[in-house]
Amino acid sequence: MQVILQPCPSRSCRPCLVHAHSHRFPRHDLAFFLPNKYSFRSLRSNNVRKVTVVLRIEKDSAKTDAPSENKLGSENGSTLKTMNGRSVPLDSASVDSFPGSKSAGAVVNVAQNGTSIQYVADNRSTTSIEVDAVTEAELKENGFRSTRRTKLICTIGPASCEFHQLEALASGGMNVARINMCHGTREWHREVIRNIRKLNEERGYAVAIMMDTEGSEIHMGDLGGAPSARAEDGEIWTFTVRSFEGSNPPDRTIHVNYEGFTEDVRVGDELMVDGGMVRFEVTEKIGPDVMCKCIDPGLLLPRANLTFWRDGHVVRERNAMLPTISSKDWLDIDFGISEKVDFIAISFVKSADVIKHLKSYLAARSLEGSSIQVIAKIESSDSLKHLEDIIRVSDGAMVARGDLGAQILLEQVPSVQQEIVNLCRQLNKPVIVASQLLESMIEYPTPTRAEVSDVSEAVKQQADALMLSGESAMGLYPEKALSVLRTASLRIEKWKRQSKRFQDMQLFQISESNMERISEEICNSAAQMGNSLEVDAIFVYTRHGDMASFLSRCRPVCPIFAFTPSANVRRLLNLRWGLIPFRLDFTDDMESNLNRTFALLKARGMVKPGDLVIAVSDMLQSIQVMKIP
Ligand SMILES: Nc1ncnc2c1ncn2[C@@H]1O[C@H](COP(=O)(O)OP(=O)(O)O)[C@@H](O)[C@H]1O
Ligand SMILES: C=C(OP(=O)(O)O)C(=O)O
Repeated sequence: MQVILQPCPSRSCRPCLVHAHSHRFPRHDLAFFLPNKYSFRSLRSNNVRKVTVVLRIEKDSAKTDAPSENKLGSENGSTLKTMNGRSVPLDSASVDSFPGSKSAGAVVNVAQNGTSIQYVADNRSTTSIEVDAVTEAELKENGFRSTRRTKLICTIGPASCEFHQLEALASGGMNVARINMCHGTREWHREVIRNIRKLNEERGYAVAIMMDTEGSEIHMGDLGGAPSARAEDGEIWTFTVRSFEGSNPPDRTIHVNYEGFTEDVRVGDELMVDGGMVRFEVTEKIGPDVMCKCIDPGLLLPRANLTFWRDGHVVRERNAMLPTISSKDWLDIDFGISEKVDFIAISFVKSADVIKHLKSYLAARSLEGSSIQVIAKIESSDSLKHLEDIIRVSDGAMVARGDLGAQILLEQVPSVQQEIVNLCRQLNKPVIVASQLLESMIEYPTPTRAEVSDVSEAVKQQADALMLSGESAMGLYPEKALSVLRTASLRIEKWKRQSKRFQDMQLFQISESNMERISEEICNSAAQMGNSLEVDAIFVYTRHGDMASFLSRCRPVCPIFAFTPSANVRRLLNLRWGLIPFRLDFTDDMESNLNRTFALLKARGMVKPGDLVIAVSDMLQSIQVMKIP
């Protein structure tokens, strides 16, 4: 912890001999100011010869009744550094230690953490101020500080997997990193996970990791190592179930991963690649090969998704028989468990049963100290049929518009998106809007106006999170794409707040147990009070994250600072709308928790003295309204 001593900028200081204020000082963690009139120079002219700084240790006071006092001094390594660079031991810091300095500023390097500092001047006057203990370690661990309400997810691929690239994304606002098990090897993904963990530990981020399963979707194989291939109008391409392991497929030949493909497809069907990015018409079937004519030209990407249409409907009878979680997916899930990922996203969910099955598997297998949440990807007409049941048993949902748009009519996608977002909010489950948000930025440094409007629409709907796919995984401008999401979200959120365009959704009561019902009501009331009192922030102290999630569900106007002792819960909360999660050990003493968290946020410049805040705790099930001291 560092303490700055320098003249107080306030003119309204009472003329006590030494009056200290705590302020945030840009490059230091805590700052203390002496009043102008009584700067060290004035002290000298007032014949004050010595200034002593006394530190109380909060940790001891929590255990014993009387706080122990520790005089700062050279014996515990504390020094005082004057603005002109001299270091003096604190216990001998006399006024002469500040030779003629007009500003009389000084930096005190406090070797121990404390909660209260006393300034004693020549034993004539003592002023003590509360300095809430925030350790360097706590500040470091809780490094990120954005109050953006909409969370951002980046799919990690070859364009974003190096440590420095991940770091740039984290500092650009990435809350969750998604790895798609459809691509890359487990070794490759393990390295990405390691880099993200390192980033969190070293730089204080809470980037969560979402592992997305491949699912039993029908997709193309690799393109013999090529990053893409172009299909032109009228060209004949071969789609085949033959595999080309170890050798490159012949020109214009694409492997299909689904054994039943040649049997299921009929001449005249339309083959849609990647939700319609390229289209073919089936012209002939020859053994394992299906000959197709390109009718909508475009770029084919490795392992792109395939759907086939007949008479204006997607053909999915056989597809519907495929398991949602394939044998490869189970191996990937075991990999996710051993790597302690935070979320597992399940592709092509058709019913609630598969999610229940996976959740019980995870509960039995997950390692201590981690709990993996399951995100249901809504991307097929089957998932829409059982939408509410699926969302009720999942921990969150993803509107996977890429595949969804290949299974339902394109013009239905926007209204389906809105319905899923609203339903998730009602059921208190985080919801992600995914795919093609800034698709053109895979190739270009600026998005289209329509893409920015699409992003804005999802922000207006107050979805918890927006997701980048190819833009961050293999595009040319991952950081720029993220910055567009960030700035557009911030702008729209601000506009909504300023113009008071809040979506006043009538929230149903969803809790089942009595205790939960109380928490839910407390959060509803706290959010409502926060809006009508126009408070600056809501503080929530939550062990498992439930109170924090209830608050997020209310979408209050002010930011919600959530404190939890669990690093795992902190990362999970990082997906939720409006929550700014911190990890901090706290005690049952609410007063001490408040002081410590106020100090942390003051040091981070996220709140300031005088701010009106509401504090909610799942330990006391209480609401407190107070001013930041
Ligand atoms: N781990 C990876 N290795 C190589 N390429 C990847 C990886 N992850 C994503 N990509 C590329 O980024 C594109 C978009 O990512 P994503 O949306 O996750 O995949 P898809 O749409 O193929 O399911 C992919 O089609 C692929 O080209
Ligand atoms: C996110 C999606 O899924 P995937 O990238 O796995 O195809 C989607 O289809 O929109």
